[in-house]
Order: sequence, then C-alpha cells, then structure tokens
Amino acid sequence: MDRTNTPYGNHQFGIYSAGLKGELPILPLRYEDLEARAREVLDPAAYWYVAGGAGEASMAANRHSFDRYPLFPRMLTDVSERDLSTTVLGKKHATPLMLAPLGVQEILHPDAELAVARAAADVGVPMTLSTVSSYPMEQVKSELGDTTGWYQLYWPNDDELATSLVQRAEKAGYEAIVITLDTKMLAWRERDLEGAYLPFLQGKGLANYTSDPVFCAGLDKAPDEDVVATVKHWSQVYASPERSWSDLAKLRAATNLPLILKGVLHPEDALAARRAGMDGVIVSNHGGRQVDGSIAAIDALAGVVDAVGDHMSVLFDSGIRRGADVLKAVALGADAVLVGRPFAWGLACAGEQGVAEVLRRLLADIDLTLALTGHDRIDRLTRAALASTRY
Ligand SMILES: Cc1cc2nc3c(=O)[nH]c(=O)nc-3n(C[C@H](O)[C@H](O)[C@H](O)COP(=O)(O)O)c2cc1C
Ligand SMILES: O=C(O)C(=O)c1ccccc1
Repeated sequence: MDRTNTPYGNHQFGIYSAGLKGELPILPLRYEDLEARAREVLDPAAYWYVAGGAGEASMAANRHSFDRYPLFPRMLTDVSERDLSTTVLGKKHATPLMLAPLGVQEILHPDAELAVARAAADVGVPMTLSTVSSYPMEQVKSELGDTTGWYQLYWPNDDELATSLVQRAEKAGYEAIVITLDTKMLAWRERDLEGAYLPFLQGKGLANYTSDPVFCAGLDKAPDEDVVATVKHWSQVYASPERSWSDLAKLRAATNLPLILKGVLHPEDALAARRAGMDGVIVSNHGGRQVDGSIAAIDALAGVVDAVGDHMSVLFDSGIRRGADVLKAVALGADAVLVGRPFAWGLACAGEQGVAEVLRRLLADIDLTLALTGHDRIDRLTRAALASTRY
C-alpha cells in the first residue's frame, strides 16, 4: 500500500500531494466549481438534464439535511493507520464508495461508461452500470476487469426481456442486480420539458436494448435502420408501473445473483423487500429527480437501517458530495454509499482521468475526515460519531 507522509496525513489516497509538489489540480476542487466547469463544456440541455431534478426542493433538501447530523470529533485516539474497508453483500470492499448507475453517459463524453469503467478499475471503486447505457454491458464489464460491477435494471414490462437482461449481466460477470423502483415513469422535470430534451428519445443510451435478442425480436428492422421505431418500442417496454411486490419472485427465479432494491425510503418498504427475499436496499430519492418535496434521502436512512439493517445490506445515495457526507451516512448505518453527479462532472470535464480524480479526492477526504474525527475504521462508525439527537 502506497502511504505518503504529508501535512495532509499519512494516507493511502494522498492525491493532494500533487498540490504540495506545486502542481495545480487538473479540475476545480470544490464540487460547486467542478459543476460550473462542466456547465461551460456541455451543451446546455445536456447539462440541465444531469444537473436538474424534479423541481428544486428535494435536491436542495438532500444537501441541507446532512446538516442535521453534525460529526462529533474525538481527540487523542490513535489514528495513524486507517482502514476504509467495509462489507457489502458479504464481500469485503476496500472502501465504502461506489459509482451510482447514471444513464446515457454519452451526453457527457463520447467514451461514456467505458471511461468510467476504466477509472473505476484504476481507483478500485465498484461501478453500477445503468440499463440505459451507451455501451453494451458486456463491453463495459471487460473494461472493469476484476473490479466489482453491479448491473442496474430498469424492470421492463416484458418478463422475457427482463430475464434476458438479467441473465446477460450474470453471464458477463456482474455481481449483483440493482432493481430501480422509483423511476416507473419520469417525473415532471421542468428543465427537460422546457428544453424539449430527453436524450433517450434521440436513440441515446439504448445499447443494452439494441444488443438484446429479445428486444430486437420486437422490431421489424435492425435497430439502427429505423431509430424512430426503436425508440418507440423502447418507450413501450422500458418500464412497468403495474408491478407489485409479488412480481419480485420472477426476478428472484431468473438469476442466482443477489438482488438489491434501489429507491427505498420507507421502513415498511424495506421490510417488504426483506420478505420478498431481497439481499439489499439502496436508500435513495434518485438524487431529487423523481418526487419533488419528498423526504431527503439522508433523513430516511436511519429508519430503514433500524428496520432491516441486521438482515440485509443497506446502501445510500442522493447528495453525497464530500467526505463528511460519507461518514454521516455510514454512521447512520449505511454499509456503503453511491455517488452520482460528482463523477458525471469529472467525466464531462476530463473523461476517464476526470472520473478517477473525483474518486481519489473523495477517498482522500473520507480518509482525512475519519482520522480527524478520531476514528480508524470506517466500518466501526456508529451513531455515537454524530452529535445530533434527531434520529
Ligand atoms: C443524469 C442522471 C442519470 C441517472 N440515470 C439513472 C439510471 O439510469 N438508473 C438509476 O437507477 N438511477 C439513475 N440516476 C440516479 C442515480 O443513480 C443516483 O440515485 C443519484 O444520482 C444520486 O444522487 P447524486 O447525483 O446527488 O449523487 C441518474 C441520475 C442522474 C443525475
Ligand atoms: O434520468 C434519470 O434520472 C433516469 O434515471 C433515467 C431514466 C430513463 C432513462 C435514462 C435515465
């Protein structure tokens, strides 16, 4: 392990030794400045598709609700060596950080998920690949190599297509299926409607479908011969708002992989996931992109952990921007966290290198914040690391 002694600590992720050597960072350091840089390089409609939400309230709440859980630093504990490892689905991960599934990454960079997979492999951070990706899942997995990949399923209304996608993912070497439940239709997204912009309606992000024999069997012509017909067919099959809890048995039977439900906020839904034989849940409000005015994701975390945390993996996303946010989520009981928009901006500004840089910075920040709050093992954090009495 490469541990560098610097005034920023003796840590494995000491990327800001770059600054100490007098080198300027390749990307702005502050999340807000990184987003502003991405805005300069992106087409405005693409920028707003990524940056925007369903209204503004839940996105803002995702951020400011972290303030309800202040860290409570302790002194004179030995923090000379730290361990960021954690266990998810019974497997040891080197750190609690993962990449959230983000669709249509080709609007950010032509190398899209391939660049993200290379960065994930380089830094050793697991990646979750969206169903709505710009390259087929098999090609992305080959870039990931041995690094953990999860496959996120948008659950189609056609069971045969669902089974085909899930079984391809298993065969390609993905280690879990993440079933996203909160996007059975897209929310009222004013920015996208105003710009008349939905990238998948231009045929972007459909690589997993156009490479699928079951999907293609529903088309009269080859997918690229009639893009309009391909998009129409996709829009008819991609989601399944009629599903209920009992339908999960079909997916359970389709694969031996662990199944994780994404978009769980209510403790009763977490309990239902457990009853349905699921292996984990991701507490998420989709980065504020679906139900505006919903509970902030971080405010839903403790309730889900208390309901099912002893029995299944509980993960968290929506609003993670800095190291302290990760510590708070882990202290509240998350086994790991996923980041979305931060790596999207790294991808937009500098491709693979930009994603790797964003991940390394976050890991350095997590490591330093762990040390400075008086802890040496992230998987030992409990709510006692927080000062608040709100949970
Ligand atoms: C541009 C964009 C596309 C997304 N596409 C998907 C997707 O295809 N599947 C999915 O489960 N979640 C998707 N999400 C939600 C993310 O997985 C994640 O829940 C969210 O971005 C986390 O919040 P954060 O961006 O504040 O970190 C998307 C989010 C964004 C910003
Ligand atoms: O935009 C999103 O948040 C999202 O999850 C999605 C849904 C369908 C296609 C692509 C992305």
